[in-house]
Amino acid sequence: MGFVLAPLVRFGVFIQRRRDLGDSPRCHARVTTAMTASRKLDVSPDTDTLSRRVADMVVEHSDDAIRARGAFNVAVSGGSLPSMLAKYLVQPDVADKVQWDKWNLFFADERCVPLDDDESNYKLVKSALLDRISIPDAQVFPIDPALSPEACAAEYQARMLKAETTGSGFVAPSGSGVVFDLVLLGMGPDGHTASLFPGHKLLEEHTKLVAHIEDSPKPPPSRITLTFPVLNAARCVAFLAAGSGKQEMMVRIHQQKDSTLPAQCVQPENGTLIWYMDSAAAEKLPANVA
Ligand SMILES: O=C1O[C@H](COP(=O)(O)O)[C@@H](O)[C@H](O)[C@H]1O
Repeated sequence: MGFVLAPLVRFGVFIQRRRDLGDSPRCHARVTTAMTASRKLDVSPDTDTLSRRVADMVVEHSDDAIRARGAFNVAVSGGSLPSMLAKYLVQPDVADKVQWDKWNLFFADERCVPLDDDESNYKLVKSALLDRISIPDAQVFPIDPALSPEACAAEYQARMLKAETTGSGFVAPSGSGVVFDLVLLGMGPDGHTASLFPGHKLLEEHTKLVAHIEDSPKPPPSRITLTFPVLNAARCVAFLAAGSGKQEMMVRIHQQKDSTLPAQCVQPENGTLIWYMDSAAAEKLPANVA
């Protein structure tokens, strides 16, 4: 009897699980928690060390890309990331070694506000980084905030696809995708990354490279964001996460297979994934993970 009932009980548990998760949109990446050669966790004792390690990594990726393909195509996020990213990168002993004139800098996501608004990711990146280094203006790609969110996303995608990064392999041979050398992402305490939020229908976006959102649960509501097809095509994606506010989500991201969590859905298909965190963010990760 038990033999007959067992599969039914298991099926019931499965149905219950589905109900618990709801029919929440989820990404289609093959989410994995396994540590592979292409996925690394890099835990620093403090944010200062984290910034130094990130600066070293960025310089290395910039040098490699310029040597191999003549340009460095990078996408950056807002939030807490720009200040952590810039802290050592702008120091003369580091900055003087970087070929900034070979950089093309895009935004992983942006809020649909004027570029001088305090909510603007561009404003954050400009004051932390761009004002202190020398990337030519034409190679920095802010959004056009005068457009509606939908038009803004479409225009940003079109501009990315015809960006003058000739010969750098940025635009995929098919002409329908882009391959970033490096994407720098943050993660919110809810597991969102860029402007891809848990349970949002954008998790299922397969076609657009840049999408708009007008109901962001985190203000401001209107934003544009790179989508998973772009993030997962990158040669390298690096997350920066610091502070105890990220502890719980860090455990979920690195221990569960949950395709409703945007940050876990970032799994570059042919690239590497590195999670830079400070010890506060990593504190609850079990020793076999951290
Ligand atoms: O709203 C956003 O939040 C995320 C995470 O921000 P953080 O302050 O928790 O690091 C950020 O990566 C994204 O660019 C931004 O628009």
